[in-house]
Amino acid sequence: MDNDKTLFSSLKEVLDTFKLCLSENKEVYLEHYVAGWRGLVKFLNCLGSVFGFISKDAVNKIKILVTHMEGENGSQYVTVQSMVKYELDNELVDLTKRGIHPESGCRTLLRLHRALRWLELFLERLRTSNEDGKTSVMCSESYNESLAQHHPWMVRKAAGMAFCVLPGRPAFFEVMNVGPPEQVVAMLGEALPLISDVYQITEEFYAQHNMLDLP
Ligand SMILES: CCCCCCCC/C=C\CCCCCCCC(=O)N[C@@H](COP(=O)(O)O)[C@H](O)/C=C/CCCCCCCCCCCCC
Repeated sequence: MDNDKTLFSSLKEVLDTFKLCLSENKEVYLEHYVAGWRGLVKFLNCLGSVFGFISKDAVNKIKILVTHMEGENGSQYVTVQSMVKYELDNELVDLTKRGIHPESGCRTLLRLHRALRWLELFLERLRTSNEDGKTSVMCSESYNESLAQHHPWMVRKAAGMAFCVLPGRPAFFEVMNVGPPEQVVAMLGEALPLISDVYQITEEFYAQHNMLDLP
């Protein structure tokens, strides 16, 4: 990711990546999931250096997943489902407290998965907002309803401060580079059900394996 010098083009292209995430039998492809997050991080970087600590954490997690995907057992890391099965069968996941597998694919993906819920809530608020809507408020409400519940006080505080510098809705839409506001709203309406599907399928799979609280 540090070597990824390609520039952010349009949020539509990024969100379209999530369309490719689901296989016919509703498995979640890691390659496209990771590509979606890469694009989102590029977008985040356009919003200013104040988001650097968030972007850095996301990049680290993407790198961990890519290392697994490109490693000698890469064939086990094609979908979320195959990764979970492989890591559980081979006892490669710390299930109750952090131990010898601090960088398992399962715990790393869980962090991004929780962030995907934040994204879903934020995009829905953005979609239904009016032109005076404050992105900082939408962002922090979505964060409080999702990710914040998993973050310590210091992280919540730093995130809250960063949200304050988010641009207003019109400038935010400009950075998204999708077109006029009606087009942005339509694009969000198309992207949201796909993101929601990816989130729900992952959530149910993690729940079935009692993995929603991995340390
Ligand atoms: C049209 C709207 C498009 C919005 C596009 C948003 C782009 C966002 C891009 C990336 C989001 C970052 C994802 C953050 C992953 C966070 C994972 C996490 O929870 N990490 C914490 C726990 O990790 P471990 O210690 O257990 O390994 C870690 O402590 C986190 C540190 C950084 C703070 C994370 C704050 C997350 C706030 C998410 C909102 C991003 C603000 C975007 C503003 C538009």
